[in-house]
Amino acid sequence: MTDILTIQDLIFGYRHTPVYENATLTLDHPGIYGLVGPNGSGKTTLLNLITGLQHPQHGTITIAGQPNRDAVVFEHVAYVQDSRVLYPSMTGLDHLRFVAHQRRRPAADIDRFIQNLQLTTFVHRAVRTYSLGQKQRLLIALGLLDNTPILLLDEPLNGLDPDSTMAVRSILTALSKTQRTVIVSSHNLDELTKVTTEIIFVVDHQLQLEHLTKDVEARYTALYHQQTTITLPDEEAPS
Ligand SMILES: Nc1ncnc2c1ncn2[C@@H]1O[C@H](COP(=O)(O)OP(=O)(O)OP(=O)(O)O)[C@@H](O)[C@H]1O
Repeated sequence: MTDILTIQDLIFGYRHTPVYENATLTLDHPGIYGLVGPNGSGKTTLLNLITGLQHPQHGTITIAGQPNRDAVVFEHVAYVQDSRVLYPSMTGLDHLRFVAHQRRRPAADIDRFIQNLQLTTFVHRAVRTYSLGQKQRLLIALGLLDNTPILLLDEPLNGLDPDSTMAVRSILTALSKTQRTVIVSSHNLDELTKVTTEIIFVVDHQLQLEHLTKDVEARYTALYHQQTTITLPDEEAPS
């Protein structure tokens, strides 16, 4: 069977910052995959590389057996980035209608996602008036409306209140029962473990896929040696 995503010998870095050094990853079955790593480890860069928004200095990325430089690949992948991709003067509904038109989705799907992601109270307003969480909910709805076999979500839980977090959780749980593949980057380990046991860690410029049935937090600490002691100024010894 053709692998869903294959990354081979990926090398990528910014001018003074190496990000990936001969990284390799294979996803061979559909499902939800958490993408985890400390700030600045390269999660957004990876999603940009997969979708061809950035290009590796070396190595290959294939999606459903096709090199990701081939435009046809984007019929397979939807990418939910941060809210900078939204148009401030357009309403949420304008965005949803645009994507539905592009992807030939029925109008009923728009209504479904407006309900599921609780967009009703603001969907008719211009995006520039939205709060962070409202933009985030619209972005997720747009990604789902794409209805592609692969969905990439970059920190979708950012700024979401408990109700919206639960809504996203139930959507991811529903997606996990389909043949779709979702890569979701998040720092919310607790929430990730509610929807998946498959975690891609970004460690030492490499990608490491692990099947974790318990305690992702302990694994995170073991991988990244997170031990931070902060001394506040008024706790410092008087000089
Ligand atoms: N345009 C850029 N120019 C130079 N360096 C960059 C650029 N974009 C990202 N970087 C650097 O590349 C590294 C990886 O960044 P990236 O945004 O992929 O990390 P991340 O894991 O998504 O971080 P976070 O968890 O904070 O969102 C970081 O060290 C970052 O400072």
